[in-house]
Amino acid sequence: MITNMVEQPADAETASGPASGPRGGTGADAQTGTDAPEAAERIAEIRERIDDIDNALIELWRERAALSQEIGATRLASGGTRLVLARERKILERFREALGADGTQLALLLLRAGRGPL
Ligand SMILES: O=C(O)C(=O)C[C@]1(C(=O)O)C=C[C@@H](O)C=C1
Repeated sequence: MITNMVEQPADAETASGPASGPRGGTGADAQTGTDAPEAAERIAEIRERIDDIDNALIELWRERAALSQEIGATRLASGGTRLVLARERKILERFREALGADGTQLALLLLRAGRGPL
């Protein structure tokens, strides 16, 4: 797990110099990463939208997984297969076309959340 996501500015103190505060003496706020009030305000504003997007993604992720599980249960109960690889290939291709290599990784995680690991 990543426990320290705070990056230091380019001119941050290094191990060779003394650190005068918790951020190595840069003065940058630990939450926003800047000590400039206008920048901090804009960052807080953008973060509100990011939090909305993240919450929507979490909701959609859960909904997709539930729908995928329902399809799987319906198919198995009817004597069908657990997986339909042709469908998975189409989904992987759609994500790859839209988002590149990261899209493929994302689609693999989405598929696993629904049907479980291969
Ligand atoms: O579309 C289906 O047939 C599903 O079972 C859903 C889903 C998916 O999560 O998108 C899951 C497993 C299948 O192998 C293909 C796709």
